[in-house]
Amino acid sequence: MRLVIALGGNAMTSGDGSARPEDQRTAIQGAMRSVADLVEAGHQIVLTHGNGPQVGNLLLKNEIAADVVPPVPLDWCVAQTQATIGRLVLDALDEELGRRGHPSRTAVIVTRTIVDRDDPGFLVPTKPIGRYATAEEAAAMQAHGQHWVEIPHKGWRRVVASPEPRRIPEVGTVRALLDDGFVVVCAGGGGIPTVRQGEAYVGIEAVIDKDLTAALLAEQVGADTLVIATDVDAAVVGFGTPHAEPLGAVGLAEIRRLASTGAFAAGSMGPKVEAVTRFAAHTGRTGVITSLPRIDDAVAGRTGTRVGPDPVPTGTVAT
Ligand SMILES: Nc1ncnc2c1ncn2[C@@H]1O[C@H](COP(=O)(O)OP(=O)(O)O)[C@@H](O)[C@H]1O
Ligand SMILES: NC(=O)OP(=O)(O)O
Repeated sequence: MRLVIALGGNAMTSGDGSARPEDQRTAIQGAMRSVADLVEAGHQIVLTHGNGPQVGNLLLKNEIAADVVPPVPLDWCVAQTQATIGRLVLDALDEELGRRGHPSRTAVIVTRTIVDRDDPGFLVPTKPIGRYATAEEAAAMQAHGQHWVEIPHKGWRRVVASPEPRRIPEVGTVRALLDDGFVVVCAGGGGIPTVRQGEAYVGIEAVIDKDLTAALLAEQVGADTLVIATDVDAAVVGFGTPHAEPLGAVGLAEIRRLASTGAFAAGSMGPKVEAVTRFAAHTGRTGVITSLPRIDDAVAGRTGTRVGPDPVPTGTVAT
């Protein structure tokens, strides 16, 4: 099977979102054990990943050091996270496959994502990035013109513009590498936000939602399944309440109905549900939301929230 697997940025850090290098390495090593199982089973794999905590940290460092070294714009920071996270994935997958005596052919590529310059996402910042802060810290930053939102039970987080992903110019390269037997790591952090100006490719300051880019990528590479891997085993109805129910197999009509009731939070589970819904609607195939260590079980249909075209696919449970 051809699989696109999206690894969550928060799930690749620690619970506090601080993105310490050792936490990222450990989380990615854990995820690559599942990915290595899939490689050994003969699947063709495209990996993509989030960068919310990491890109927020880079942006903050740029701002703090602006008087000393020239700051770079946010799209440059996104490009930098593709390299650092891609490198950790490369190391971890090579090591894991090497331990198993399996050849590792992994390619990490820098990719852009084309967006519309007049996307409404530039008007209202919605994409949470960086560390969590207290209400007092957030208020101080808001006074400097930044946008911050409160994430229930976790604290305050900075938000930036997040336009819709429209096209991934490097998708032909991704397909060629896949056909040649490579595991491809691409579209990290949703891709480098880019607009076209005539023949020119021009970076634009934003962070694209990696789940929505993963759906586009999965569609464009002809994936059989889209896997959104995060830090929970499934999307939950009644999340955070005593009546919480993990969702298993669900059809398009039902998932859209649940989404319209606000069951899935904006900026976290909302875009994941939207991504698997788009993939299922556009391709007639299945998208699944699951946790990093359970990716192989989810691909086998044994766990996760599986969204497929109506009628509802059968034979799966959420956890
Ligand atoms: N309805 C829901 N079901 C499950 N998780 C939810 C729901 N609503 C919000 N969440 C939150 O979404 C988080 C996953 O989203 P996010 O942190 O953005 O993931 P990632 O960084 O891994 O892409 C979970 O840790 C959980 O706290
Ligand atoms: N770019 C992006 O969506 O990153 P996260 O998944 O880390 O939020």
